[in-house]
Amino acid sequence: MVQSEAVQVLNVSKSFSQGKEKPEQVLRNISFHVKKGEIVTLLGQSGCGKSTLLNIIGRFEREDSGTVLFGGKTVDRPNRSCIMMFQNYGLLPWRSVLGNVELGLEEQGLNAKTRRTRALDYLRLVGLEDKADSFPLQLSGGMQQRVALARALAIEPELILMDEPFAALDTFTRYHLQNELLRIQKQSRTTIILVTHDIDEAVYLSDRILILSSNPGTIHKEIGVHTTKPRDRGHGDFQHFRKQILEQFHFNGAISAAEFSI
Ligand SMILES: Nc1ncnc2c1ncn2[C@@H]1O[C@H](COP(=O)(O)OP(=O)(O)OP(=O)(O)O)[C@@H](O)[C@H]1O
Repeated sequence: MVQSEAVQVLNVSKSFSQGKEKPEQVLRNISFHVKKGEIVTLLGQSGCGKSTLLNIIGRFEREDSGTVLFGGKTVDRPNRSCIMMFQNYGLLPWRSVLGNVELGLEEQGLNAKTRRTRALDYLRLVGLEDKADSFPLQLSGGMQQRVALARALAIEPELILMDEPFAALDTFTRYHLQNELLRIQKQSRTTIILVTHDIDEAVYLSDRILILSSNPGTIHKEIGVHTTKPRDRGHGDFQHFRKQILEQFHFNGAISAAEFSI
């Protein structure tokens, strides 16, 4: 049987204890699946457990109960087929742009020429081939994020986990990178799980949106964004999905929509 599920999260629960206090349950019985090539977004209030869930999927954190399957199999440790991208880019300032993109390839046993060619290919894909010899601090925030994206893609992972990757960027750079991401993802068909509190970003990028409730985090609602990409932010369909999400948060009662980037 062909395994079309890239990731299955089955009944995952997680608690944290701080000092002598009673453990606090952060995630309760979270179950969902992500198909190969899908973009699925986790959307929810600050503190509802989105990053914890992403860390569990990336195997940086361990669930208390439940299972995470990749292509139907359990995985114990972080590995190259699943890459995490953070909002602070995680670039090494003392390495050139090319050196940063090559970083993830060094563990793969590729020779220097192959590494360089592949890194340059991915820099070209994100439009930064001409910055190969620059250093991260010589680039704008948007460019640094593109380098981080090139580095993640160069590893050719099956799954990219993105924790608010564009949150630190200004609106126009964010819109530009969202378009870049969609263009590249369409080519590479990489599966993406994205965490954001930006409703607009979620509707623009996602095939499906999972809205998490808080205390403890559970999946409150799944919304399939059934419109073609690229999407028009001014179109009625886009507004329809935005409204649907806002209604979920109002319905949820616990928070005001003003807490979200709308
Ligand atoms: N290692 C840890 N030890 C103790 N508590 C933790 C740990 N990691 C997360 N928490 C707690 O778990 C809860 C969920 O945190 P998490 O960062 O997953 O939420 P989030 O939805 O990603 O929030 P934000 O949107 O603000 O980034 C918070 O109350 C946080 O304090």
